[in-house]
Amino acid sequence: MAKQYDVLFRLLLLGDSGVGKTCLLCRFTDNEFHPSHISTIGVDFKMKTLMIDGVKVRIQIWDTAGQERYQTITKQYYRRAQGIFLVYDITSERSFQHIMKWASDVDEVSSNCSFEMNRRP
Ligand SMILES: Nc1nc2c(ncn2[C@@H]2O[C@H](COP(=O)(O)OP(=O)(O)OP(=O)(O)O)[C@@H](O)[C@H]2O)c(=O)[nH]1
Repeated sequence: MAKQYDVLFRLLLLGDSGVGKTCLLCRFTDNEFHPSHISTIGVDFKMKTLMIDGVKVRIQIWDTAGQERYQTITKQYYRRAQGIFLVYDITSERSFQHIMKWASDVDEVSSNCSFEMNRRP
């Protein structure tokens, strides 16, 4: 059986409830947009496989609930992620201000990025 992927990346979406995390993910993985807002419960995920420079890259994206009541669950996923997207709604200043809070929550549980030295400008 053909190998399903060469490399796996686990990424995470974080941000206030209703900023569009699930929509962003659906657009990326399935190129779809669903206008209704059905709040994510806990954590959900989707995957996409891309060919990049001849390498089969599987991207697993975890979509977290923005609602405060799920944060005990969602925080357990921060450490396992190799990259985190902090998402805000461009029409909501409040959701933008909260980005600092999301970032400090991530800092609390994560160690330094091991790819720091290899980052491209
Ligand atoms: N106008 C507009 N609306 C959007 C866009 N992206 C998402 N929405 C709307 O924003 C609402 C919330 O989107 P979701 O993707 O469910 O939000 P979420 O961040 O996943 O919310 P939680 O699961 O509660 O954390 C939905 O009603 C979407 O239709 C966008 O780019 N433009």
